[in-house]
Amino acid sequence: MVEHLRLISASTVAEILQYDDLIPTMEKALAKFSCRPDSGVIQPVRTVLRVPPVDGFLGVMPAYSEMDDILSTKLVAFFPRNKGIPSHNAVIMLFNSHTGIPQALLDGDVITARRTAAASAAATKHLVSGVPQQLAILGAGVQARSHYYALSSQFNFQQVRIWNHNPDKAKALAAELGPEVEAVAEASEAVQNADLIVTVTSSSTPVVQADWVKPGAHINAVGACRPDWCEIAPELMQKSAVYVDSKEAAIKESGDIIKSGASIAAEIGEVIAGKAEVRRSDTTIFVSLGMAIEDAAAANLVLKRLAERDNTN
Ligand SMILES: NC(=O)C1=CN([C@@H]2O[C@H](COP(=O)(O)OP(=O)(O)OC[C@H]3O[C@@H](n4cnc5c(N)ncnc54)[C@H](O)[C@@H]3O)[C@@H](O)[C@H]2O)C=CC1
Ligand SMILES: O=C(O)C1=NCCCC1
Repeated sequence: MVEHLRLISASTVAEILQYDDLIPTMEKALAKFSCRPDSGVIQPVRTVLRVPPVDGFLGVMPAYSEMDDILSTKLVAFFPRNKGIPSHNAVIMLFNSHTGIPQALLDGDVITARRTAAASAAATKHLVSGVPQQLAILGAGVQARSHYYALSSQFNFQQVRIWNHNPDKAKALAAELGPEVEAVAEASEAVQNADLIVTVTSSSTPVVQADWVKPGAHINAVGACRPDWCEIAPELMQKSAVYVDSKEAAIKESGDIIKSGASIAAEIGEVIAGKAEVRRSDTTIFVSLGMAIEDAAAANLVLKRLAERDNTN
């Protein structure tokens, strides 16, 4: 039954969803996910349907949070070969969790971009050693941009270096961002001396080699979400302290973990909830695959902030 389905556009989501609000929301969502079943969160590993003619995928990502009264599903199409249009296109449906009646259909592109970057920012807060001053971003797409803004909302970087396999895209993104941002020609140049590294490519071969990384740096490895994709050299995975969003998903979907056979120290939600220690002496890696509960919490935050705005007008 659809009687009052609210449609929420990308521009409304972009206006409402701010990192200072979203990052703590992601911290709570990640912690609750890792405290299941007591936290009342139910979230299976997503179903991913292959679309072979275009090397594309359709992901179906449902989540339920009993404590927060949120029932949602995201549908995300990721077509890495798209040119001139976004490679990721998504919608998120929120249902009334007591009746099952659809409540709102939200644009999922902005939520996917921002909640992923906010989850990385939350992970960085908990895993990074000291105050990061140099940021390296490998990749120059949607996630590269959102990670720059999310991380810059938490840390004051002196230098940001962007590398992309297509150098023109790195140059264009660097020109669009702040004065501290430069595009560099080699991935090694971006990574060397960086305190914080973000990988947001669609690569199926490593873009970060072990001997480039400053000991004790923190890496958010975000791009390798398929078992045959890969961004981090296996040797680096093996010698680092590896944290994930979901252990269950990581052993099924993460090319970086599957190809390297690296062991998982903990879920980031366990760290946030105080149930797991951080091995700070090592290089730390947060392997992000993206979770439905992040979309659910972000979409719910949009509705909550919109309701507050409606009430004050
Ligand atoms: N962990 C998570 O929650 C999420 C992960 N992702 C993944 O993050 C990655 C980036 O996503 P978006 O920025 O939205 O995509 P995008 O299509 O906007 O950007 C992809 C970037 O990777 C580069 N690239 C493409 N093929 C490459 C290759 N073979 N080697 C090196 N670089 C290559 C492109 O030039 C571009 O800079 C994708 O793999 C995507 O599936 C996306 C959404 C959420
Ligand atoms: O969590 C998501 O949303 C995605 N993760 C991996 C790639 C597609 C979108």
